[in-house]
Amino acid sequence: MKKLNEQEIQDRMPQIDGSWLVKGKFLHRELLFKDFVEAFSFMTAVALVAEKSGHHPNWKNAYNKVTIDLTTHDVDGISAKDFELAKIIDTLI
Ligand SMILES: C[C@H](O)[C@H](O)[C@H]1CNC2=NC(N)=NC(=O)C2=N1
Repeated sequence: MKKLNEQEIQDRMPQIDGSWLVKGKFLHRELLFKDFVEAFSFMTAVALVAEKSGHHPNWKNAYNKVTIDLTTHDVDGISAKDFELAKIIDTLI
């Protein structure tokens, strides 16, 4: 898996929801749900996809808020795998 450079990252940003931001080596998004059950149901759906694909999010949850940071440890930066996971996450909200 190749680490994407700035240009390659910017070229791919239109493929994912506008609320994703590039924050250093992370694709970052903050989500608000109705309550904890909605937030955790979303996280469960993402977890199953992540485990299947072998690519996992860094994230935290506080009640109805989920903060996600996608990065590829193997390349210490953003790769195509992070965009793939971001696209799937966009479909699970
Ligand atoms: C062996 C296994 O496939 C790797 O350690 C995977 C697991 N999940 C991973 N998740 C993320 N986000 N980045 C990785 O580099 C990564 N590597």
